[in-house]
Amino acid sequence: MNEASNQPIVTVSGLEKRFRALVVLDQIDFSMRADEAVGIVGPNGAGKTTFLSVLVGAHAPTSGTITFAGEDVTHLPAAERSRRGIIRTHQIPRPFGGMTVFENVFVAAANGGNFAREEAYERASESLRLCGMFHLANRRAETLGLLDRKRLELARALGTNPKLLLLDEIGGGLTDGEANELVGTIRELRHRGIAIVWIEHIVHILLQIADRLICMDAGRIIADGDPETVMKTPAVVEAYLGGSVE
Ligand SMILES: Nc1ncnc2c1ncn2[C@@H]1O[C@H](COP(=O)(O)OP(=O)(O)OP(=O)(O)O)[C@@H](O)[C@H]1O
Repeated sequence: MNEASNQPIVTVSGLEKRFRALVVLDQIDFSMRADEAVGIVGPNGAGKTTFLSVLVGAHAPTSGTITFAGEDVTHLPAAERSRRGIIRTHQIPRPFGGMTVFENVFVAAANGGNFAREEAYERASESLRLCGMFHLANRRAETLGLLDRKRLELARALGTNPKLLLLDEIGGGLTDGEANELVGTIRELRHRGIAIVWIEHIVHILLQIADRLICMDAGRIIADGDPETVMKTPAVVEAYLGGSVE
């Protein structure tokens, strides 16, 4: 491990998010290195998506701090965070309708990544190749099926040249075969040095990538560690797997 990958890419301290009286994130402390792939599991409503939303700046936290690559980004808007390298994919893909696949990724690279025209063009092409979508570059985004929409969601995120990629149920709704294809791409991204945080309900798919797992419940991290140990932790079995430990 080199020195850079030894430093945390992101550190979250005392993070709290309330929607009116509802406490959705409850004093979250979390830190990860650039060379890690962290899976997040937990029951519906645990606060997983909200956690990603606060990390990327879509929601302001009620309190707490977020440090990214050594800088306090807690109060930076989402656009500025994406330029610094924090980007997410959405559970339900949100391509721009009325634009081609290429244009979607180009816009992400130019706006989200702040690349000048030629570089944005290169990045968009490279991202589409990586996601196995280059042959669909001229297709209108709204004509894509679910797997290709998920690939496009990933390609748009990659277009911004992320350092930290947050994936929200990118495997949701796909067959195992389709989800496995995405795993191949995500594995390649890890090799390229992109830190990954991935929320996924399809655990056996997630565990092909995650070398660390956290489980959230009621806005808290109730377990954090190597995936096998976390999945056997009594609190996780009870909260997430809906059972009791034998
Ligand atoms: N914008 C919002 N306004 C009010 N409440 C919200 C908002 N967003 C999320 N919530 C509430 O916060 C809680 C956590 O939601 P969140 O989507 O983060 O959970 P989750 O763990 O991602 O669940 P799932 O696995 O179902 O996606 C839920 O009770 C949800 O209704």
